[in-house]
Amino acid sequence: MTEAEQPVCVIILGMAGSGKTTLVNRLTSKLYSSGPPPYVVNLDPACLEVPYPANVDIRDTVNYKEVMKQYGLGPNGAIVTCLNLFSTKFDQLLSLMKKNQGRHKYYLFDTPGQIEVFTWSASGNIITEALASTFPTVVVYVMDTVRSVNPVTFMSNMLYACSILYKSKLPFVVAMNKIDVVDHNFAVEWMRDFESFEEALDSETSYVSNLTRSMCLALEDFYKDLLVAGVSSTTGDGFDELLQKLVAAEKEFHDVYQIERKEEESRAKASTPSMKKVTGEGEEMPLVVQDSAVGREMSEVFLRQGSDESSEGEDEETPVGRDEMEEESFADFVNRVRDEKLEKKNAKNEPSCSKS
Ligand SMILES: Nc1nc2c(ncn2[C@@H]2O[C@H](COP(=O)(O)OP(=O)(O)OP(=O)(O)O)[C@@H](O)[C@H]2O)c(=O)[nH]1
Repeated sequence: MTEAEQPVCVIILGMAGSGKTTLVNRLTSKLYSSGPPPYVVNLDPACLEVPYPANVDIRDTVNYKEVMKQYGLGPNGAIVTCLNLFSTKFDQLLSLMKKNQGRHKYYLFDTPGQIEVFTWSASGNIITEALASTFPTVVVYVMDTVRSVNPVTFMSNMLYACSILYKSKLPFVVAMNKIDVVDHNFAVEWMRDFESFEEALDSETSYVSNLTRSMCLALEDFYKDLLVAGVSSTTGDGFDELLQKLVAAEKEFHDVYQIERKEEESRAKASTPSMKKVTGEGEEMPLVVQDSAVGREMSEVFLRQGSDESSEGEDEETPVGRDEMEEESFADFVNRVRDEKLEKKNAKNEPSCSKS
């Protein structure tokens, strides 16, 4: 299968209420009308209903309410546990996806409302890694444009986006959503032109505004090549541009990220031979869910009775190794960026952050 024929996984992330589900719905209908239909996976176990036709729905595999009851968990703990349980069967979903490739260009993944549940959990990592090591994978970060008109809130959103980029190490598209209410050009301007952002900050005199100013300079590199599209998931405006940005992100995956990931994987394999078991396609993940096919037909709650699946206790052997590995590669990444900055600075013979 050539690069162009390969399907692309799109993981939709964003703060609660930013419009992830509405965006997946709009993107799904757009793709249905313009080419091969997407393969849609709902990874939010707590949502009441999804407006799009989901090919795979986590709610068919794990029953969120039942998980809360059986494990005595609150809402967030239960979402994490549902994802943990689902991730142990993720190899089955990958097999389904492999079987279906050729029929779909995009595999869309709608994620839970509480963003950190996916981005900072072991199962979120396992799912992301499993996808990225099997298919080209990109992240769409949905930003609520209406709630980002305040420069400090905008900066918080961008810092979060940046942290996800570093954590996932995947090509990244920011979908500035709800442009039917507020045009996103102010945000694009803030990213491109530090002075306009400073002007917007002028009305803020707090300590936070000084910090925000410094942060803006620190994010210069992040903004530089960032793929951005303004969209309205309600009206459908901007989705052609979003699709173009997805194509660019896919290209980035092949040209940059895939190569880096392969190098990183081989470095990690060389230094931690025991990790081979979990960095493959997930065949050797511990089984805590009963055997069954993943898909609409799954309607039971698949839990191993009496076992402790709390978010701290799960996957005892694997996350420790993975975390160490991530820390190591993140440290490498930070060192590399710092060295590059130093080199640049020496070359220019001026401070790297000066922009006045
Ligand atoms: N005006 C406007 N409203 C939108 C847009 N996209 C989403 N919304 C509204 O924003 C609210 C949240 O949308 P959802 O799609 O449920 O957001 P979400 O991020 O999936 O929400 P959680 O998963 O619960 O965090 C809903 O009331 C949507 O109707 C948009 O482009 N324009």
